[in-house]
Amino acid sequence: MESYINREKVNETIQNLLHTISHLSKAEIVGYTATALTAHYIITTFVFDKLSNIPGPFAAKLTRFYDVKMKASGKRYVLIDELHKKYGKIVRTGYDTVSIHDAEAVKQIYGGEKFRKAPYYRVFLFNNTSSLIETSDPVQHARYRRIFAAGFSQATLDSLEDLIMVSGIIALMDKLSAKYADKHVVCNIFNELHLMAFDILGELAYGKSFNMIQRESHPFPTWIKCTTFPEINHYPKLLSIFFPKSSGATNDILEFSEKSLSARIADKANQRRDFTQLMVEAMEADKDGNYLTASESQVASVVLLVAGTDTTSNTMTFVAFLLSKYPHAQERLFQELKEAMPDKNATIKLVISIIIIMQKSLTNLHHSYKHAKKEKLPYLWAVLMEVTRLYPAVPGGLPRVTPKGGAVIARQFIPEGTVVEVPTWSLHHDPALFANPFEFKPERWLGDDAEELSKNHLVFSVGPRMCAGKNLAMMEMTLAMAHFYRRFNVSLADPNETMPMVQQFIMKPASLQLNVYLRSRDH
Ligand code: HEM
Repeated sequence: MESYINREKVNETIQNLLHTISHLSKAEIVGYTATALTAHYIITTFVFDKLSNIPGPFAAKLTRFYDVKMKASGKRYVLIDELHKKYGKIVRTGYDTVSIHDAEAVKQIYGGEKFRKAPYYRVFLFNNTSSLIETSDPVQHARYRRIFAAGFSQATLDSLEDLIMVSGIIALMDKLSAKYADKHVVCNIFNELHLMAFDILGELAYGKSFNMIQRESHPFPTWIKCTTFPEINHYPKLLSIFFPKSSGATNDILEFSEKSLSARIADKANQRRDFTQLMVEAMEADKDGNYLTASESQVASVVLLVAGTDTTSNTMTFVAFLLSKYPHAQERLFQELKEAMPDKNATIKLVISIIIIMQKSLTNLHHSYKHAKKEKLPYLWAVLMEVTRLYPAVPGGLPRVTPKGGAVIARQFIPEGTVVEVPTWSLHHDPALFANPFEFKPERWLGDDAEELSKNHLVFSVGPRMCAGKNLAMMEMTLAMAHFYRRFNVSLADPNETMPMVQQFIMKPASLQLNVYLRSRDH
């Protein structure tokens, strides 16, 4: 077959090119290379720019660093909100990223599997192994979700309630009474709630509590902090060469996970249907079933821990802050709790003595979740809804990629491969969706329109990738806050405290503190 390429001509051209380059000085080579790269950059940025019709700051169009800078500020959710106020509903936030402030877009983007999780989620990649929160593959995601479904169901959580109460909530309440209450000693409640959340997730994902409430420390949180090198998390070898400390921490975590799984495998008599048990069963399943590899199980433990600790403990810190700023709301909550839970202390002593002496089920001896839900404690529920609206623990948009062929979102065509997000914080503070959105007003959730309002309450997201731990989070926060406010009056150590926030993926107090005084309730 005749070739259309004249090989001789091509060879001649290459020879000429090499000849020309060999006669250039180093400075000329650098100059020509820079010019070529600049030309390439200008052509791709301005000539083939698929998002040129989307408004936004000029710098965002020019470089990805615009978004990197917003992230580094720790205030991205506020900056994005300001961009929407300036440019409108749809804003370009980076070279290939767009933020869409539109309540209708939520269902379209997050309601199904069409818009997959963006590469950003590699920050959750651990030891190069996928997990429930990280994967963008729907088949893999469905497998993970099936395995853990039982662990997240309300029925399983009900069966684990005594464990959560004893190892977490009661243990913390007792410590707060003994160490801080009525002593005019400052309590950093942010830290105490963090310890409690760790102990609860320790029980569920590692088979036993870390006992951090009592010990006040454990190497685990430090290991987690050491492993945050997101971009190279998926290259374990590079990690071990350039960041040996991080690599060492990863190994410590994996070893810890492995030991906890082995302990449960050996403990055949254990009947608990916690996450550890589900992982052990999935490791024993064959590859056609709902299986997990050993590595997936080890990573799943740490991912559950990371997803379920700071989110809940930070949210409870926000509750403590707002109810101290609004004492009338704290008082109203107390009255509701007093009526529903007349016995303030006896139940706790009973629970503990029963565990020690009889080792039998504790249900109904403490104030059970069955008695603390929305119907029984509507004001507590309204407080939690309002706190999570005002201060959503995950305030930013959750990045997704537009599917093949692009999509029309909020009446705007967005080309395929664009990273889109709906900013949760902005929607939660939109006066068209919530009247006086910056006001803390739990009562808004007690009106007839509460169900309508909750459609735009996105703290746990929506659709197939919504928070798997929502039931657990609500149960833990409801029980903890019910017992906390039944027992203590809480006031800020500094009445002028403003609690500035910082956002990574999760939002937290920038000082890592919320200092309060605790006074025992008389009755
Ligand atoms: C107030 C507490 C919590 C908040 C505000 C929260 C919020 C969220 C949000 C917004 C997502 C969606 C993430 C995304 O699409 O990028 C998510 C996912 C997830 N959360 Fe939570 N979460 C909380 C507590 C928990 C708890 C206690 C657990 C359990 C250990 C948990 C486990 C997960 C998991 C496994 C996912 C991934 C689900 C999937 O992709 O299928 N979360 N959470």
